[in-house]
Amino acid sequence: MRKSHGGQEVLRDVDLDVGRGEFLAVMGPSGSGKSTLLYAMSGMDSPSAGTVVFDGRALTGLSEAELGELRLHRMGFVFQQVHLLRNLTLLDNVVLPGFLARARPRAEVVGRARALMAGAGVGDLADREVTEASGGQLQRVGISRALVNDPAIIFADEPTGALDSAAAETVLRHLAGLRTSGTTLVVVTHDAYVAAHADRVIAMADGRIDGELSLGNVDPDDAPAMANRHARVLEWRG
Ligand SMILES: Nc1ncnc2c1ncn2[C@@H]1O[C@H](COP(=O)(O)OP(=O)(O)OP(=O)(O)O)[C@@H](O)[C@H]1O
Repeated sequence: MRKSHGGQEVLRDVDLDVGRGEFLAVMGPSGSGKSTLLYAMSGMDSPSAGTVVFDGRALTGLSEAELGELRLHRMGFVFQQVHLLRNLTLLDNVVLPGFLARARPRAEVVGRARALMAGAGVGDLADREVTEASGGQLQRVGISRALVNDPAIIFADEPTGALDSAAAETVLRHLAGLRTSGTTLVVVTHDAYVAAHADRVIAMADGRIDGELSLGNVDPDDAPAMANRHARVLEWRG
């Protein structure tokens, strides 16, 4: 796959398979193409050449409406800034994509939203407003929202970038724990500690995949040691 912006090649010869239930971390310096790769993989932007195949379907062949449906039902998105709606309670924010999808009865969506929030450790904040929760709590609400339609894959761009280290750790453990339910995770991060929780890390440089590490399942308690290892390997390769 390739992607150009205004004549400049931002992704070059990117060839990548992500397995179901895999946690893939994407690292690399600023401007190396990480976000562009995430947008192309999720169909938010189309590649200039090549294809992205998701669930056996080429995204490039789909209309905007079909892509919108696919994103709503099969994909979840988590960003550095959570972008929750301020005039709704936190529970209503989580529920909203479930109502929009119209795939389940409303009571079932609300039940699922409450269960996801409880699982993320923010169940008791259901009736609060956006201004009444911390950044780490809001990010876990955002993850619950991303999961409400039971997506096959979560795309996250610097999900812990705006958090202090304790909040980042809670969010990270929650994200990494999603693998047990078979959810695939693609996480763009600058943080080697985040990457230490992944099954596989790719390092981007100049729009190319410049290095790759396969880690298998890492014991989160070994994360600090793994983070050091990653940092060294990625530095060496980059
Ligand atoms: N819409 C756009 N129009 C023009 N150039 C773009 C556009 N989007 C990205 N770029 C350029 O593509 C390159 C890669 O950008 P991208 O945001 O993917 O990098 P990144 O690795 O995610 O960086 P960061 O870590 O700073 O977010 C950069 O040189 C950027 O300026």
